[in-house]
Amino acid sequence: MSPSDRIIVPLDVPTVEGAIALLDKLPEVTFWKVGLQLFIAAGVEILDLLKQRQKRIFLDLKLHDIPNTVAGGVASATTHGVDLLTLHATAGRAALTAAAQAVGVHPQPKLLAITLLTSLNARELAFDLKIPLELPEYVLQMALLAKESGIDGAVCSPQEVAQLREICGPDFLLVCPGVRPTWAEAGDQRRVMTPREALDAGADYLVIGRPITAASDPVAAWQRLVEEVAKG
Ligand SMILES: O=c1ccn([C@@H]2O[C@H](COP(=O)(O)O)[C@@H](O)[C@H]2O)c(=O)[nH]1
Repeated sequence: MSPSDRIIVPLDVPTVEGAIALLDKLPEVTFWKVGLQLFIAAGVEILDLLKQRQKRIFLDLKLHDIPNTVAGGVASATTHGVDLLTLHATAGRAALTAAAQAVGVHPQPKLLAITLLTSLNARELAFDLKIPLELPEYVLQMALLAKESGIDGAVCSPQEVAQLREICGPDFLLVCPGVRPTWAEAGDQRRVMTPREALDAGADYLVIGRPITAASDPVAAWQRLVEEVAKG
């Protein structure tokens, strides 16, 4: 896999037309993420469009519901060519297990558990969410719960990826948002590292959105990122 294939770009836009404009502008991007904004607006039409263009699809719906409902959502995703699909680890062991069983014999999607959103920091974990664990330990426990339940990997910040790689092993997929080159704003991301640092720590894929899509020149931003990750 070339370094650029490890970068997943979110289609965080409100319309199919906006998504097509980004796809046309960045033809070298092979892996795109569809999140709540675009999926609620466009539905499976956007998945079909990405498949027609032979793109890989990360469907980031962050399922969080009772086991039967989560399993139904996963089963639907198996019929739409989705490569990666997210659900929250905090849905619990029964929901995670039901999700893994719903994929069944299908080769895809690979399931990723959200451990702790990259927009949250240690203070919010302790004081707002009332979680009495240190942040790295909480993320690790969520990843282990997912792994024990048959989930393929986790979404974590680059700051936790080295520990998760060491403890969860080489085959557990680790996908990192919260990635910021030195020349981009962090925005609402709280636990960030640079693309090169995230890959060196053991991430399989990086999700990088606004540093590219909100740049004044998205093509130049993409090329600069690819050069940076290729330097490792
Ligand atoms: O913990 C998480 C889980 C998902 N995301 C998603 O990743 C992208 C990040 O976009 P940027 O513009 O690079 O911040 C976005 O679609 C989030 O919904 C995340 O950031 N953190």
